[in-house]
Amino acid sequence: MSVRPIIHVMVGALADADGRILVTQRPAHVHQGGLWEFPGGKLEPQEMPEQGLARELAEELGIEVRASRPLIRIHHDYGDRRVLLDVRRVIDYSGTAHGREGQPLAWLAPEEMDSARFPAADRPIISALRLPSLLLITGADPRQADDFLVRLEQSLACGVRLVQLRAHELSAAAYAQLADAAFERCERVGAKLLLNRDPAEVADCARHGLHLGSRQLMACATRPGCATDLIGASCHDPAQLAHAAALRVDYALLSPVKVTATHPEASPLGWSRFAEWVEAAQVPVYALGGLTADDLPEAIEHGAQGIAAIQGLWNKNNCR
Ligand SMILES: Nc1nc2c([nH]c(=O)n2[C@H]2C[C@H](O)[C@@H](COP(=O)(O)OP(=O)(O)OP(=O)(O)O)O2)c(=O)[nH]1
Repeated sequence: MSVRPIIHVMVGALADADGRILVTQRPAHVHQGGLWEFPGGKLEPQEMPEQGLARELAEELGIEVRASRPLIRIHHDYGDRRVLLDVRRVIDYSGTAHGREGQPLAWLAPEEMDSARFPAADRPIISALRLPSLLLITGADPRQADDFLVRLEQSLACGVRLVQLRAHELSAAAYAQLADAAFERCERVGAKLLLNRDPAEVADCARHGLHLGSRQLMACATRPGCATDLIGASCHDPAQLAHAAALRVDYALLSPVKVTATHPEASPLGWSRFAEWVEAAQVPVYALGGLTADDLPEAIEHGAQGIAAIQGLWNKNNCR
């Protein structure tokens, strides 16, 4: 059997002032016809990715892209063809986007996007658009609840909008109590709280989702939690990343990228192995391990959704 070539497709995520993203409808007669998609098209031979994106968006939307940055790259096999969707966030452009090929356009908040109305390969793109670039994992000391909640409020004031409540040292009852208080702090500013605990123990806790440890992840045969839960999982190798994607979790953490104070014995991946594993993953991946918000540009260049950190984000001195 001949190996089908991978079709490299450049895809643009273009936001309006309210953060809504431009989507267009594919003509009925083409591959994945009738579905909604993010604008873009095939990279031409000899073309650089950013150049290809700019050409496609000029042809389809009549805009001039001035700057973009990587969002996510998705390899997908449709059976009849293999594609690489190379998705970039457009960060600067001129002109007014309009359907130059007569295609219907709509601006949708990422939360409004129904993945069933997009090609199958687009599901992780929608997840990536819904997620921020910083993920805080809470640090010490959850046994001192008042100080802990002040720390949390400081991190939220610094702009953190996704929080994983990690407090393995607490009893189930103390964890539930802290989770309720943390949820209330997060709700106030529109941040999301994920509970890192056995799902059965936190069934009655208010939350926006769950975070699974790598062992919990590998023990799951289906996506846990309820339909509205945002689900994330800790991963340390390609097999775990593949399982996370198969369960259709919303994000994965991949660690340790660098040496960390919390896991000094673990050998770090470094950015090039991180990038190689992320390239094969069909899920947004946060880089974790010895990182701070200053590492964000490097993480994004290596394919990350963003960075996750305890020390790097759990300290008001790191506010920027
Ligand atoms: N632009 C775009 N293509 C997508 C998305 N999701 C997805 O699976 N694809 C697939 C569908 C197609 O197989 C391929 C894009 O090819 P295309 O035919 O639209 O490319 P093109 O604009 O260069 O068109 P043409 O040269 O074939 O006329 O990528 C998406 O969100 N946006």
